[in-house]
Parts: sequence; structure tokens; C-alpha cells
Amino acid sequence: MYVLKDKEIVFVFTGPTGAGRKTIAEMAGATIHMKQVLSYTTREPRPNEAEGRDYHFVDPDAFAAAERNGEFVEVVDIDGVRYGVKHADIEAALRQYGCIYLVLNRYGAEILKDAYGDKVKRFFIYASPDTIVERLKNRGDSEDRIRRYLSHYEEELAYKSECEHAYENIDSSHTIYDVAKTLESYLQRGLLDLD
Ligand SMILES: Nc1nc2c(ncn2[C@@H]2O[C@H](COP(=O)(O)OP(=O)(O)O)[C@@H](O)[C@H]2O)c(=O)[nH]1
Ligand SMILES: Nc1ncnc2c1ncn2[C@@H]1O[C@H](COP(=O)(O)OP(=O)(O)O)[C@@H](O)[C@H]1O
Repeated sequence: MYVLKDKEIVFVFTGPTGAGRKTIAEMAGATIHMKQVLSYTTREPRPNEAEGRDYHFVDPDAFAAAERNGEFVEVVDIDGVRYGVKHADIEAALRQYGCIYLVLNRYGAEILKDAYGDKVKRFFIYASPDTIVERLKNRGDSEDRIRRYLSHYEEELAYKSECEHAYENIDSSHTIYDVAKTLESYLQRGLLDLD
């Protein structure tokens, strides 16, 4: 297992799907030049998604081969789809950027915490179920997909108290500001003048 160097740090954004983890992580991450480490998934890309931007989209055989090869830090099955993050991607991004972020469900967050310990800071982003439904409807997600996401809501919400930081994402600009401020407090890079 790769041992993180002094200044290396891993931020994990977690919480119920649809709460805005990806949106907040991308926006707050851009302000402090963090690099996202993407997961591999066996699901099909959605119309607005691109290989190498949202996920690495791979077929189930390629995923299984990489798994047999021990390439994944963790692998999760969610509603029949496989997701995983690779050791090599984390290590390469840490070497190049020093700090990285990932968007994972609670099981992925927990495994990274176990693997890298204190160097992992978990940001729990949440919103009420009604808010999530409204946002996903606005985005055009199907009723079926919204139902599947919400079926994991309570399970994911219960992870809030385990995380180092938690933010209710009501107004995104406020959440981005608060998250960026906390990220900066870890990095002490002086890239942000938030006060
Ligand atoms: N544990 C784990 N969870 C992941 C990984 N990649 C994605 N996820 C989570 O899997 C869940 C399902 O993702 P999906 O339905 O594809 O929707 P998405 O949130 O739009 O990508 C989301 O909570 C993701 O954050 C991974 O590599 N490991
Ligand atoms: N504070 C917010 N107010 C309104 N819409 C939001 C807010 N945060 C995120 N969204 C929207 O909600 C949807 C889900 O956000 P996303 O970041 O994909 O969630 P997650 O990564 O948690 O599944 C997206 O369409 C996003 O633009």
C-alpha cells in the first residue's frame, strides 16, 4: 500500500446521490487546483457524460480482469453496476498534484479512510429527500432512477456523523464557499482569499 507523504491529502466527497457532491467538489476543487481521481464503472455513459471526465467506462470483462489483477483499492456493486478506484491512479495523481479528491458512496469512503487513515478527510454533502427529487427531476432523471437513488438515502445519510465535515447543500454558492474554505485550511496554500 502506498504511504502518503507529509503534504499529500485525499478529500472524499460522500453523501446521498443527488445531494450535489459532484457539483460542489468540482467547483470547490477548481478554486484550489485539486485533481479528481475518477472511478471505473461498468455502466453505460449517460448522454451528457464523457469518458475520462465523469468516469472511465469499461466493459464488465475488463473490469473483472483488473479486479483479478488486484488493481482496485475497492470495488462496489450498486444496483447491478460495478464501480472501483485504482491504486495506480491515486498514487500517480498524488505524486503529480499532492492533493486529490474523489466522489464515492459511504463504502468507498470508508475503505479509503481505512487505507490512508488520517490523510483522508471526508466531506459529507447532503440535502433533504424532497430537494434531491426536485433537482433530479429538473435534471431529467427518470422516475425509476430517482427511486433507486432514494432507496439508498437513509443508508447513506447514516454516515454523516462519521465524516470529518458535513454540509447541507441548499444554496450551492454558499456550500462551495464553505467547502473551499475548509479545503484551504488543510492545504494552507494561500490560494484563496475568502474572508
Ligand atoms: N464505493 C464507490 N462508490 C462509487 C465509485 N464511483 C462512484 N461511486 C458512487 O456510486 C453511486 C452511484 O453512482 P451513479 O448511479 O453512477 O451516479 P453518479 O453519482 O451520477 O455517478 C454514487 O453514489 C457514486 O458516488 C467507486 O469507485 N467506489
Ligand atoms: N445547491 C443546489 N441547488 C440546486 N441544484 C443543485 C445544487 N447542487 C447541485 N444541484 C444540482 O443537483 C443535481 C445533482 O447534483 P450532483 O452534483 O450530480 O449530485 P451527486 O454528485 O451528489 O449525485 C445536478 O443537476 C446539480 O446541478
